[in-house]
Amino acid sequence: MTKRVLGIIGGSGVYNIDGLENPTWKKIETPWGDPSDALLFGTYAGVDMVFLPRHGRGHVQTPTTINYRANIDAMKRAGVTDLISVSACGSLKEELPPGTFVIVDQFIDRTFAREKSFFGPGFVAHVPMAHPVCPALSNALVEAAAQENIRHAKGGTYICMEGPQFSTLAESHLYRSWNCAVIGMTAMPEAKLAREAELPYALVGMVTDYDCWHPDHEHVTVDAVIKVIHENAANARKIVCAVAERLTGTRKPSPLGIETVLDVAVMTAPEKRDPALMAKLDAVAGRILK
Ligand SMILES: CSC[C@H]1O[C@H](OP(=O)(O)O)[C@H](O)[C@@H]1O
Ligand SMILES: Nc1ncnc2[nH]cnc12
Repeated sequence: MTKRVLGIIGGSGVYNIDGLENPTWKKIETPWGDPSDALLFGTYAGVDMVFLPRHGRGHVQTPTTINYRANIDAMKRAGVTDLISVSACGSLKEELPPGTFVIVDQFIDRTFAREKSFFGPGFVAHVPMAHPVCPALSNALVEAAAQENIRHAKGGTYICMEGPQFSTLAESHLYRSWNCAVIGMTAMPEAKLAREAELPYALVGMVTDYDCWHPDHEHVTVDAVIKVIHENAANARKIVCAVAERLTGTRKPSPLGIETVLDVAVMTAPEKRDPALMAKLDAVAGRILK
């Protein structure tokens, strides 16, 4: 049975995790370039944890320039078995006010300027994304939020825009008409790459604003987002700690078979595979390339 290593990717305002035992920042090299920052290794409640600030400490990378492939590869190389993403997002529904934690279960990807796959010419693979999050990890997040009395919503669609500008009013109304719950700029291609790397993934969106559609609320600004993030920092920390406490004990495989998704995904004939690309896939697809 694999030992659990819980990965956490923190978004805007979440550049560190306090309270880890034996915290150590380590730089990890990947064949895809540099991750956003070094990774923070430590343990909490007996669970091995690895943390990465998505934009880097000091918030250096934009949603577009984040090297999502390097970030996911580095997590995989660090031995992460389960990945939780923490992200600020705007609300597209009246009933999800700022301060709500949304445990997302679907995504719409509207990004267009990012590398979205580890695979390519010489190693073509198609992984299923119908159910993009791990139900077991998402349930752990829901239970953790309930235990900590944090206002939360189970499920909801996250629309990922390219940014870095916020949406126009017409776009915000359009996404509401699509029944999206929250909007952000960073969950994609992160969630897709996690699936390609056979990593169970779940996302908790911290609602910071009502984007720009709400007639009774100011349209979103960075100031407002940062203010709400600071107000919610304690809850973000509580949810991460409570989820780690729920994930002690023997790790069960994801109910969706995410850890073996590449068994039925690869198209390229063995004799046509590109050795250079396969070498780069040593961490992501190492299980099937051995
Ligand atoms: C500072 S608001 C825009 C910023 O926040 C959201 O997500 P994350 O927490 O991952 O940084 C959004 O996607 C933008 O990156
Ligand atoms: N309204 C919004 N749109 C996109 N990303 C966000 N992150 C936080 N609030 C956001």
